[in-house]
Amino acid sequence: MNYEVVIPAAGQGKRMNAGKNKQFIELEGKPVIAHTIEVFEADPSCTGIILVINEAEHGEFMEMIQRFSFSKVKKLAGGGAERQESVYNGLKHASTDIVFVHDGARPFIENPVLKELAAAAELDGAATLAVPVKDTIKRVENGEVLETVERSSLWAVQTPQAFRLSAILKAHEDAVVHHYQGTDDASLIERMNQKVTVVTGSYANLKLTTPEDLLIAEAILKQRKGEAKDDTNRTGF
Ligand SMILES: Nc1ccn([C@@H]2O[C@H](COP(=O)(O)OP(=O)(O)OP(=O)(O)O)[C@@H](O)[C@H]2O)c(=O)n1
Ligand SMILES: C[C@](O)(CO)[C@H](O)COP(=O)(O)O
Repeated sequence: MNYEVVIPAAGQGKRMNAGKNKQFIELEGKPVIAHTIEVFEADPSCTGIILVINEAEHGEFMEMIQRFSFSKVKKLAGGGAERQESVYNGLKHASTDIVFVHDGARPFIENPVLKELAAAAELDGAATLAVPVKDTIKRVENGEVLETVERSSLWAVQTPQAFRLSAILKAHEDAVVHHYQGTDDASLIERMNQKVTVVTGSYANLKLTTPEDLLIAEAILKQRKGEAKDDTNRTGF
């Protein structure tokens, strides 16, 4: 099943506190966003990439695309004030029946799960990667615990999320009309009372958000480089 991917990369990276868009932080000599894009460049089922950027960074993104000879980037769409608006701006340029939305800040996505995700979206209309929560989660207000949430049914949602393009466009339109602001795109489908399937992801598919995440990122890259050299390595991220 072919798909196009919308990659929102127009944030400011405030929590990373790097003084620049975290997409351009280099890991092993390559910008975060380049690590992310190359996964889709290498996937024959991905027929196009729509990068959503801060227009002020157009030159930097173009330079990066040329530096790594990325050939699938079909559009640099303008980002919005919130992630949801950025994604919507990108979706307007998609044309495949199934479309992925993947955070530019998640560079460690790996190919095998992409197929599973596309198949799930084709079957059920929408699918998201997620992993079971490892910590106990509590609802807290003003520094006081209100409740401990039963952990057995809690999952930490990741991207890519995959959708029928017609359905996700309608869901974004409806969210605009009703001034609904979600933190992921699957929630826009859920509020339309449509099914979202969960595909189990990897704990390595982290979103680079705060400085500590860069330390984990370096370790993941080092491990994967070791695996690439020595296939006998049994542990892996
Ligand atoms: N207005 C926005 C906000 C976020 N994003 C993108 O959505 C992804 C996930 O968002 P997040 O990790 O929160 O990135 P930032 O918004 O940059 O981070 P922060 O909230 O710390 O500023 C990132 O790839 C980010 O670039 C976007 O395209 N447009
Ligand atoms: C979409 C997402 O990555 C799923 O976990 C997450 O909600 C993005 O949150 P952010 O605050 O916009 O990074």
